[in-house]
Amino acid sequence: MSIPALLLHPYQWLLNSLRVPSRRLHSILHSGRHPAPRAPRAALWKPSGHHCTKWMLLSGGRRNALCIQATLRDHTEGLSDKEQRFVDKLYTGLVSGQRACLAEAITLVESTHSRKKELAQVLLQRVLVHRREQERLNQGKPLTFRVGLSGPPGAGKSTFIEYFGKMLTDRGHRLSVLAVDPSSCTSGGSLLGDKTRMIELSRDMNAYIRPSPTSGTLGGVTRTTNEAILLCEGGGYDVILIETVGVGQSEFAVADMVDMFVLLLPPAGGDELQGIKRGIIEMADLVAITKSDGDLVVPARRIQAEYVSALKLLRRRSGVWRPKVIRISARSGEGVSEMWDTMREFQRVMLASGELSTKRQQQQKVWMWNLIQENILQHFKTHPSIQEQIPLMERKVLSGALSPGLAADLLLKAFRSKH
Ligand SMILES: Nc1nc2c(ncn2[C@@H]2O[C@H](COP(=O)(O)OP(=O)(O)OP(=O)(O)O)[C@@H](O)[C@H]2O)c(=O)[nH]1
Repeated sequence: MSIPALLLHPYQWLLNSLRVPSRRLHSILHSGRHPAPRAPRAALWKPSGHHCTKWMLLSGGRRNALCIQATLRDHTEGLSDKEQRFVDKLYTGLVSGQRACLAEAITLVESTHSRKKELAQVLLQRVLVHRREQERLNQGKPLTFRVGLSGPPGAGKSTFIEYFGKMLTDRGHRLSVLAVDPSSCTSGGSLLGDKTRMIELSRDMNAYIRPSPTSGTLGGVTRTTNEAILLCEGGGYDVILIETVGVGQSEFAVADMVDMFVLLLPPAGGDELQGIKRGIIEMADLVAITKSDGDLVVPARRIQAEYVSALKLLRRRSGVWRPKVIRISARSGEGVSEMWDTMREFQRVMLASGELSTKRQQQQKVWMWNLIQENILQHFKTHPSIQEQIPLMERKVLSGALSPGLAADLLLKAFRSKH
């Protein structure tokens, strides 16, 4: 089975790399029951990465843990002394709350250098183990609250985050703000991460603001932001705010990596809100109409009523939570404390029902498959046998000379023949 088949059926590729009969893999993946492993005994004690993956999928909890440890050990043993010291230093600094180490760790996960990417994975795995241990001590409950915050340009996001962030740190929370701005790679700088937007908060020792630059792709948003979230949590930040401009695709990716998704909307008419995609309103667990002060209170009330009616018509995404529409003002502070109460209420209800853990688990799976898809597509597009044919095929499809299906078949065939 070659890579193209994978594009058609991802499990098939996994199956091939593991050399597990198709029916068996299918039953493993869908039943959740793992049959007894048949790998040679030696693989348990000194697994190669390949065997180890097999054991991770096929064996039960204890062997699974053993296998993960072995993979980590394999990775760790592959590090030079210098690399080992570097990862140790970052890890120790990070978990003891040193901001400089957190910043360096995020830079490491953002690196596109292949060796640095490997080091980043070693570090992330250690942070993950640390976090799991902390969660275990907390009766298995998450210690952090991940909130996605989106809104059109000028909605009042930075003014809100500044006020909200100060309120949280005054109450003893540690807040990190990751600003996802997919335009940063084209504009040459991150608009959202610009610290001048949140001057006071960026000086607060209990707040950490960081742009989350991306490779411009949704996969880029997924990877770097997800990994930055893990690192911030490892660094002891208990509220993670992921900010994104609500006019593109990135907010959908962000909605898939947070516990709660909050939409900020200005008290403006339809024209100003045109950039906001209907789909994003469906993702919102909470809609906050901003700038509800002075002359803007009346339009804010009207917009609130409109969104209350609109949300009633939308399909509910949770069995226990009905999205709410509130009004806030970051200028007067009105409604912001109540907003935090509503957010905590959401967290409490979702935790108690088990929906929060299920959501986080599902997000991990989606994340893994997004990365696989992104990687494989990249591999396909940059493969020497394909790269030069793609523009030609695209032209033929555009002119109507070839059907999209046939063009795809031809490209896949060319790709397959070179593997
Ligand atoms: N009256 C009033 N104005 C506000 C409030 N919050 C923000 N503004 C004003 O709205 C404008 C935009 O606010 P920002 O916080 O920069 O909005 P933003 O969503 O971060 O904008 P971008 O950086 O373009 O994405 C500024 O002129 C703020 O002064 C508020 O609560 N009340």
